[in-house]
Amino acid sequence: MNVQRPLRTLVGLPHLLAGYVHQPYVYEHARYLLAGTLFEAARRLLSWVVERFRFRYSLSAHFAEGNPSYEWIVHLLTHEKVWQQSRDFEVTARSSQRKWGVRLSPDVEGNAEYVPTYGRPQLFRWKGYWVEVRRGIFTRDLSVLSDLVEESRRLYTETSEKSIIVYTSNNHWGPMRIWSDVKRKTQRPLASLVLEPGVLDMLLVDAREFFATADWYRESGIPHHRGYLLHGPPGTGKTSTIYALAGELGLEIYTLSLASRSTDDGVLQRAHSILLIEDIDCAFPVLRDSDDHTETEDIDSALASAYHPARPARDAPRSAVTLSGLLNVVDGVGSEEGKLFFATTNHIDRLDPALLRPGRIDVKVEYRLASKYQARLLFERFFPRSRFPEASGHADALGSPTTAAANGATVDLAACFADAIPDHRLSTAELQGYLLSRKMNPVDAVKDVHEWVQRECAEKEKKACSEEKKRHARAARERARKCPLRNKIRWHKYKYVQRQEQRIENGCERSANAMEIVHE
Ligand SMILES: Nc1ncnc2c1ncn2[C@@H]1O[C@H](COP(=O)(O)OP(=O)(O)OP(=O)(O)O)[C@@H](O)[C@H]1O
Repeated sequence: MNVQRPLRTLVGLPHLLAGYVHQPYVYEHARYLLAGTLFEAARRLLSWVVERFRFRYSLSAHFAEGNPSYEWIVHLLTHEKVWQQSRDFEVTARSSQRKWGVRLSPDVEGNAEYVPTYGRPQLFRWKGYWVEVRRGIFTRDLSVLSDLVEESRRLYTETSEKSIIVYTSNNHWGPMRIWSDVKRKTQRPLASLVLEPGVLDMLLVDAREFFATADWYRESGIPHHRGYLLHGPPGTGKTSTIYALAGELGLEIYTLSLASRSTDDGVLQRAHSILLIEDIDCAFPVLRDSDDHTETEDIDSALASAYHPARPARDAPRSAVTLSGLLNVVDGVGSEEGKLFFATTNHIDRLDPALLRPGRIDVKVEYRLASKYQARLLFERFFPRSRFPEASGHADALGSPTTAAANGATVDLAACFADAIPDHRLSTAELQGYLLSRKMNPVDAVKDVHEWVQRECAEKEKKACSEEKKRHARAARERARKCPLRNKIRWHKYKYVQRQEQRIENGCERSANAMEIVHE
């Protein structure tokens, strides 16, 4: 092995290096290297000092989207015109969705909403302090942060005074966005509701008393929440009552749909003000009837499940909310103090008795289909004398004999209208729909009402008849469930009856007979 060559290289290395060192460009490179190192060290030192300064002399607070405080702070930013520094906007069509949009051009009203995203850090001055959105407030004083939040909340409440804010749970986006759907609704005056006398006053007095006696609740060791259940047929004003109460009491509404699969027990624990659960019977599919299926579907489903037991039943739960989760919200550890809980249902009989016990549901109010009294009030609301002074001149010509005879006096249009409405047969929403179609002509509204009532009642009869058939179908299904040994002959019998029924027009009675054959 030849070792002489590497040795020679080693011996010559110092000479070689000395030769390079004396080259001018090597000095040049070394200088740049040194300057770069010093620059980087200075940069790191500065950022360290700035971070220390920030850490010591600034506060940072996180406002999570989906939480009401996020709404307050964004409103403050809009109010302080911080958006003017913004370079990123989200543009959407104008809607009732609550967004803190701004007008980019003072002359153009437009139908679009420009919402600053505040994606980049923005600096603004607030009450003598520098506030940097996305970073913090430059002060050591913690009270400034609470002042800022309080001020934002006050401004927000002031702005919202004439409207009701409705938060809807929407957890498609993860837990931080639970109440991200915020809507602003015009406040509904209490006077616009037509309810039986005393109902509204009772609810209002009860809710006011509840808030006024918070100390008493605490001292007595009674949880400070109150539950109301408004139950009755659709379109009788249950939801409208809650919205009008919220406006009157200045409360926000947090509404949950139990029918939504995205609602689960975790969502329920995050409510304040009024927690509203509409159609609460949706939470308990076990007790639910399947009214929403047609009769044919019911029979098919009954037989299908009888013949194919592996097929999932129609009563499979639609909601992820369990009864225990719901009870926990209403009065358990998950419930929040100082909260009104409102629930509505069209089927009180389907509710679990555990939910209805006092302490969970303290006040139950039954809403019925419209009475003559309500019909009259509604008519007067639609056609106030101040707007239609000439209308009362027609009243005598149209006057109902019963009212005229009873009063022995001049009848008015509202009385004629009320007289034509049968007690508790039509919903207030239906009456409202009818009056809306004649909203400029009270005389026509009275003239046509008899015919309309007859038509509506006939339709209801028909519907009731079909409900009856459904009940038979449900009974058939129950029997099919209880007796799994149904054979094909029985299946064909059902199919035969179905075909017969299709052929029969207006065949309520005959259909019922046919069903009887099936159910023998
Ligand atoms: N008692 C009422 N007074 C005034 N308006 C009413 C009344 N009942 C119904 N309406 C009108 O009918 C419509 C539906 O009312 P609302 O949603 O309050 O009924 P609901 O009982 O909650 O119905 P559902 O059970 O289907 O939810 C609304 O436009 C409302 O203005």
